[in-house]
Amino acid sequence: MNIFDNILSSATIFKNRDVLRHSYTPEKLPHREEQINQLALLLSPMLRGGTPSNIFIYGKTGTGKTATVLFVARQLEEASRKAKLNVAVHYINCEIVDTAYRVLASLARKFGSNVPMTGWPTDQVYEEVKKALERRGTRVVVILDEIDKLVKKAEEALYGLTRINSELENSSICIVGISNNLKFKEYLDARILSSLSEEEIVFPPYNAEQLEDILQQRAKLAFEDGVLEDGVIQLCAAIAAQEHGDARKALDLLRVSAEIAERERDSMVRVEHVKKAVRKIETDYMIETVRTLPVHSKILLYSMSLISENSPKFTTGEVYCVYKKLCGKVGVDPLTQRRISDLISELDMLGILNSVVISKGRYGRTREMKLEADEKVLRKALEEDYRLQNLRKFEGELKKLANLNLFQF
Ligand SMILES: Nc1ncnc2c1ncn2[C@@H]1O[C@H](COP(=O)(O)OP(=O)(O)OP(=O)(O)O)[C@@H](O)[C@H]1O
Repeated sequence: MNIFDNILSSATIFKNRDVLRHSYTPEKLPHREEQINQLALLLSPMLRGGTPSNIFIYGKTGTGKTATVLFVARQLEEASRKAKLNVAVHYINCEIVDTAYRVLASLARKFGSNVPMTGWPTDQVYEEVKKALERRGTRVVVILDEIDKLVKKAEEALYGLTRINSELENSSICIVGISNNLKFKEYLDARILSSLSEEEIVFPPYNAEQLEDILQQRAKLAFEDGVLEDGVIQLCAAIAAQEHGDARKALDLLRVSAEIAERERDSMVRVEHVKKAVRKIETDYMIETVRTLPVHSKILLYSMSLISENSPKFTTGEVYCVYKKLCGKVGVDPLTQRRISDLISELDMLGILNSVVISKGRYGRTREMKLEADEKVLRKALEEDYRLQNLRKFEGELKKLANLNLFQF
């Protein structure tokens, strides 16, 4: 018997798991009718031979900005094809295409110009874009997703692009900028802001009921009938609504819950799987964050993980003693207690630990903290750093010292 036979013959809860992935673009977008209509209205001059204003779209993460813009863009392409108009849409994710040069080059290449992805002066590429558009007489909507990632590096070129229409006769460009960085508008040059956001559309966060509808619609496509226990969708929606109404979070939670159910060979996705999924997502997020920390923060967390096995709450002074000892084992010079205090505040902000300042009467004030992560999982993530692997050898010795409160090394 083939080893896959057993796996394939077991009941599956998914009808189509791809529907829950980030790459899937839904056909329907409940609770975004208003934004869809607004955007369609603003872009409609394209279908009448005119040039729409540039549009700026903003809203928190997971509020459906990208999905909505791509949905309207597809409809626009379809309508212009039917009407035999020369209208095109070009989507650029500025997290990936993150310089002025690359944005312009990708535009020029889309319209048949053979510009290399590096090497030319930016002005020359800009001229190529104009030439290519004029040659074809195309009117194009350029979607710049995560535009805040670009602006810091490419203010001037972006400004040029927003004003390009005055230099075009046969063709035109309409820019649709998307951002989830609400502070972005504050640091944007006023000149660029006004030409970029001639029109604005705001995407508010979803509430729990709206998220429920979004999940219901997706669940119908993703799962076999009757495999979701009552309350599963409601719980996923309620949790995501608490975390600023993020539809991506809600969908992730539902997908991970179902994957856990599947791994446990359960024929149904249950509320208890959602609870496990919450913990798994939090742990995965914590591990990702920990991986990117500087080495001193990692040593600090390692110290905390040793202490907290026996004593869940501890003070800066206690952690500092263990931290110094660990620095010796790792072979790095310890930072001052003041710097360590700053690092603790950063870790607090990242949600890896929770700290409160408590008064010790005439002994002044001290900070008491507690890890928000499971210490063993945390230690495992920290030991991925080759510099900290050495600490495993001393784990027994260090744990004993840490837990016996023998901090006078
Ligand atoms: N109204 C909706 N109906 C169905 N699915 C939705 C809806 N809104 C968002 N989604 C889904 O939620 C996920 C996140 O949406 P999207 O990428 O559009 O968010 P965003 O606002 O662009 O987020 P970010 O700012 O983080 O890029 C996608 O999988 C999308 O399909």
